[in-house]
Amino acid sequence: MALDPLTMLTLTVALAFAASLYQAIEWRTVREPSLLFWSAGFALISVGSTLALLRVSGLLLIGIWFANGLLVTAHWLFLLGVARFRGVRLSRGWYLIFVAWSALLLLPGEQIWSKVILLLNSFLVALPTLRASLLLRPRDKSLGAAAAQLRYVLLGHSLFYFAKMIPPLVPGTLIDLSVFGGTIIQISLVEGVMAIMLIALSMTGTVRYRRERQIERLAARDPLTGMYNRRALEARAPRLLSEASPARPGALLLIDIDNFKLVNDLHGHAAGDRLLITLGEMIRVVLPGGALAARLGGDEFVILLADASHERIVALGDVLRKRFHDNANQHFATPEPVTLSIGVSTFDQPPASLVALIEQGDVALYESKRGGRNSIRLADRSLMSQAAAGA
Ligand SMILES: Nc1nc2c(ncn2[C@@H]2O[C@H](COP(=O)(O)OP(=O)(O)OP(=O)(O)O)[C@@H](O)[C@H]2O)c(=O)[nH]1
Repeated sequence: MALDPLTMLTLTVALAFAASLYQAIEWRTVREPSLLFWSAGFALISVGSTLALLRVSGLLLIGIWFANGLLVTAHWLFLLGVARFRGVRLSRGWYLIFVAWSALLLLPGEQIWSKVILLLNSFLVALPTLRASLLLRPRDKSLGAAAAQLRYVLLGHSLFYFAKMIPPLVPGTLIDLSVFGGTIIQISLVEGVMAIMLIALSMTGTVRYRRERQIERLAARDPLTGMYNRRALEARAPRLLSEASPARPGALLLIDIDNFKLVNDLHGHAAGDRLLITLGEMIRVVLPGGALAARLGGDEFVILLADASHERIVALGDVLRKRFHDNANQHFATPEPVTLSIGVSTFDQPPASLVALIEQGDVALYESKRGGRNSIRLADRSLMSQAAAGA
């Protein structure tokens, strides 16, 4: 099938316009600013490709210099979008692209004009695209498959434009950009159409993936302490619970602040919030590998331990009780001590459910409160550890 350049160019205009619209609509829901940069980039490609038609009418400045300038600007916008997405600040040196492009206007209008334009245009498209591709190198698992795809599409696109620099450098090659013909232009148009489709789709996929991850993360976390919430604990606990055996017994520690209401009442709700955050951090610090922790709500927290001996539970609970009591005592004067009560339920085989374990822990916690607070109680009502008098 013969590739008619005019048809290809029309297709490019239509696709770039559709991609621009697609990114803009996506931005309305996702509100990710990089989508606006990308949308603007595709819009410029659409306008530039339309203006490129004017070169056959002899309008070379608009049809070649200006149209290709828009193509360069579009790729620069793609780079800005990727940088924004990755939270990277770009050097001001990237603005030199426009200086270099404007300098083309000083060229004498001779045969060499087409060659220099093609050379510089290819270079100025390839460079920001390569940089954008490098910015998408994964530093963590937060990017996802679409970003990897975008990275390779940009890399391929950039290499294509670097390769386009070769023909103008070969002596004796005849290049006339004012006519729509020749292999370079034909191949470029096909590559352009493919690149627009792939880049637009993977850009949208990249943004969507990150948004989904953010939503997932927000749904699983308690907004105040950043710890898992009850729902996230319920989703993650079954694996830990199923690993319990007499050789590797597990334990659930239900932790509740004693007299927390006094902190709120005497020092304000914000002070109460700070204390909850502090307790969350303390739990994070002492949490052994493989264990889970969550804030169930209010001033109630939970720790789920795998492989938990009696000594380990007491040691962990005592460290928490002591650190918390010291901190609360130091920052918030109250008539009654602000301490921790801990109810423990242990299991040496997979328990019926997390809810059942929490209920058992709750009974033990109640016993701790009844017994004078600031202590660790086991679900069979035995006292595991209690504060020394006055501590
Ligand atoms: N600052 C703050 N307070 C909260 C939050 N969630 C719940 N609370 C308060 O925490 C308190 C919890 O009530 P209780 O557990 O009955 O109070 P307590 O004084 O600790 O009572 P004991 O547990 O019996 O010692 C209530 O006053 C709630 O208003 C929160 O996110 N921030």
